[in-house]
Amino acid sequence: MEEMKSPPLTCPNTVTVRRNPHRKARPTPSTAVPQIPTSPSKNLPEISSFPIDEILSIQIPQNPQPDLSQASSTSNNLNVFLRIRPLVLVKSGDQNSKPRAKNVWPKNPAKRVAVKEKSAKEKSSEACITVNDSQSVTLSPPLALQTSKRIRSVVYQGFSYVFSADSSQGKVYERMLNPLVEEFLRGKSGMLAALGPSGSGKTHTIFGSPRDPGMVSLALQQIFKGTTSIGSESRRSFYLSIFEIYSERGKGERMLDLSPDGGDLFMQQSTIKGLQEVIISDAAEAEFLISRAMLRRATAMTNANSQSSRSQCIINIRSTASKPDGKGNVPVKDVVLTIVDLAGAEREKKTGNQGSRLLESNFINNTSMIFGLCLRVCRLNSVIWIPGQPCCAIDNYQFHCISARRIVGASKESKEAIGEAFSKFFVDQVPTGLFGRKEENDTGMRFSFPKLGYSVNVLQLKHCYILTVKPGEEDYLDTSYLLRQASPYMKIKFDNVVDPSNLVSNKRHFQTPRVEQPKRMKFSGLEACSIEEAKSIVEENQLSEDGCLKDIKDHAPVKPNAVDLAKKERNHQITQNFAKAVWNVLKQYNEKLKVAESEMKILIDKLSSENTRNQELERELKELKSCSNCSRESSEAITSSKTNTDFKYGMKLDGQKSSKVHETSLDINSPHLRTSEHGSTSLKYESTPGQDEDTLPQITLECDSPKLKSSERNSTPNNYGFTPRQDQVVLSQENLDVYSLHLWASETNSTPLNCDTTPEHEKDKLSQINVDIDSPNTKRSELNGTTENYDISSSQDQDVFSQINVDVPSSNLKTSECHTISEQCNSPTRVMEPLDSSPSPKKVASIVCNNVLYSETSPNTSHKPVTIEKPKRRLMPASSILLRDISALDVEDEFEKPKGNRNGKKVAANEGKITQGNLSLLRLLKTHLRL
Ligand SMILES: Nc1ncnc2c1ncn2[C@@H]1O[C@H](COP(=O)(O)OP(=O)(O)OP(=O)(O)O)[C@@H](O)[C@H]1O
Repeated sequence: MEEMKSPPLTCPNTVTVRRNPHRKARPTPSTAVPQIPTSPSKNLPEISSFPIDEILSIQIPQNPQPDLSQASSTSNNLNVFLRIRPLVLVKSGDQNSKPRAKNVWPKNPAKRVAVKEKSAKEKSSEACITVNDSQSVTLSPPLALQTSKRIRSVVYQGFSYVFSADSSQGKVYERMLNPLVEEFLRGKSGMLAALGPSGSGKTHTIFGSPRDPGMVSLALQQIFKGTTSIGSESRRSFYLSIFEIYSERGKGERMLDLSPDGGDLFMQQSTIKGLQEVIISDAAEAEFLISRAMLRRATAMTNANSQSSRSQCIINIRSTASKPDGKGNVPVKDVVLTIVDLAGAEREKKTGNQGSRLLESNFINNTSMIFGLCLRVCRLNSVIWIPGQPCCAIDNYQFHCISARRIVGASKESKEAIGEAFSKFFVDQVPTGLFGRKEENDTGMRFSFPKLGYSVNVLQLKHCYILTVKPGEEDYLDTSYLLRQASPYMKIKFDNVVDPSNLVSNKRHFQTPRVEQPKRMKFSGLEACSIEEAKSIVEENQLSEDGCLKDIKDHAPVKPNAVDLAKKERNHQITQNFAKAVWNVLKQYNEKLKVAESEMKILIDKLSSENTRNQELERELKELKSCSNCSRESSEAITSSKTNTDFKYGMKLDGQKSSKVHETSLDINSPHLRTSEHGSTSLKYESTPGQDEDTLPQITLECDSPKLKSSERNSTPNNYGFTPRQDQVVLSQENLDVYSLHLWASETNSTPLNCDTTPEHEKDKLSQINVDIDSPNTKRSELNGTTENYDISSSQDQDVFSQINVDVPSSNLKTSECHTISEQCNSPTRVMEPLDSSPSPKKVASIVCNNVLYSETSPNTSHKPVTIEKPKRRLMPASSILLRDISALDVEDEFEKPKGNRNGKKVAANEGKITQGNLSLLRLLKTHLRL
């Protein structure tokens, strides 16, 4: 019990054998190595190769593994052995029986030997398992499985010992059971269990044959051989019991006592009721009992085994010792040696069982599965249980399952839960509610699982088990399954012994890095499994990469790296495109901005020019205003003189031949003439074309200006109301031969003009003013008019002359204060220069100024309303003009002026002051002055 308190429950090194997932190798049309594109696709970035070499080069520290080679030693309480059955069984009695000759002719001995060797070579080539050494084997799948399911060979090592096919029963006993028997005889319980598929040699190993006895016979011989060696101080007794657990027609689990008088057994709590123990005194007696029990054991012929065991057979050899004292023998301690021959798992395809036999097969398989499950979930120093057996041994603990029937018949979930419970319990060392309660007794500990319906007794016991396998190719799967069940107890190595040609054909050229790896990679434990899984993943990735890269898109969902990179690349492309689009938009906006700036500059220039123009206009406006003020002042001056001058100019241009008369009436209301409130000037030009000139217009100038009224009634005769200047009357021809007449009022137009006319001179005394009209095109004419009528004719040039008649009705003039000046000039002096030196054009301009009224109070003063809306010309009062011209006259100089100056179209400004009208008027004045 002291050992129980300090159990050596160290976490064992576990190895999970995981077969590579079955993958269907895609057929490769050729063994040519596919070329990997050197340049990655534009859409897919370059993917770095998976660092398989680095991963595989990592040295994983292995957990300290128990030296299973020293399993026979007392240091380890659980040993695992492997025994390989011979591939070809030699039927017993063959050596003695003579083969029946098919013919009487003798056989060639050499040929016979060659046939045997060939047969043995073929058989050996078909073996799926080969012994590497005393502790390791290599399990190789058949070629068909290598090709189709890509299963690799696996090396299992760590066995306590591997018995090859030629190993004898004695050797197995010596290596495996003898140490256990030695412990048993020294007072330590132990167990031996044989596991393996059907027909692998379990029964052969445990019971043997009469000629080749098995472990039970050999153990009995040793037990009874050494009984005498036990100390003389105590006396030992051995009891033998044998029973089986079987399934009756697959309906349920039954236990049968195989002793000669034994019957069915029943389970009560943790003990089997009704089991008989037979005391044995020697080995022969024990063997005889066992032989008889075996005759009762349920066996059947299957395709796998002619005498297949159909039940689990358990043999218990119990030893009792007693020490003699003074009163008698005192029991010291019972030890049990348990030997179990399990029913082998079988597959339906191989056994060919049907009906009840098939149900029985299922029962066997379930039992084996649970046993293997317990082995699997329990690691070294862990648990093992045997259904119906009072005790089973795991390291220093012994378990007794009291309800094996329920376990066997439990559902898969319950079995898994039991296995999980065992695992948790023995790994965590802490029972939970699932495990129920924990009890300690004299033999060990007892764990009850009420919910699961069973309990486990833990006893101190040394145990071992042996795995038997068949080496045939057809037995590969059974062998592999068994070895994986026992994997928690050994090291597992993976070996690539697959033919490289197959790799080339199946795994393609990407498997070449693996070839470079060591042929055997020593990984064990869970790390090995993890590495294997990682390698599987890597291999899958490699296989995905192995194909054409054009299939990467198809496999993209399986390759997260590729997907991520593709997404990143796509995002990068989107970002780039977006940036380009934004850049283009910005460039467009920049161009538009430049255009807008240029337009702005143009507008600014225009604005500046407009401002300049506006300033010029303002300046002109100011000038005009100043001129207007000057005119207004002049008008006001006229008005202040209180002289109303109403005159009517009638200019009649009479041509020599005027078939048509174009009359143009122009009413000029010059602001200069009527700037006064009271003044009004009406000018009427009547143009009458000459006889020869059809288009010669008749211009009638009507001036009705009250401002011309003379305020100074005491005007001298020498004072004339206005003096037409040479350039003050401008006739201009515009469209339709419209002549404009500019009458510029002189600054001194306020000169009073007093006219005193007589009736008899109504007609003759009309002052005639010869007006020189150069031409309509010259836009200049001279109008020199006075209050008198001038008849001016040119004697020198008869072709062209101008006559201006200014009619001033004397009746309309006041005679009281006005001096009538009537003078008729018939001067031969040519005053009108022809417009053209050619004699053809004969233009006659006759300007008649009629009814020039100077009288303010005259009731007959004809006032014509000013009809001119826009002042087109600046007209100066005639009186002002006359006075100005008169004041500027220089008689002497005037006469000295050459006549040739008139031929020009333009007259100089200083020459304009000396006109013909002025000259005539000066003559008249001089004449009058002389008078
Ligand atoms: N190591 C061996 N050497 C010679 N023959 C063997 C060996 N192992 C097994 N055999 C023979 O193989 C046959 C089947 O063996 P055995 O009955 O022991 O298999 P088994 O595992 O008990 O099968 P089952 O589980 O069906 O009972 C027997 O005839 C046996 O003699």
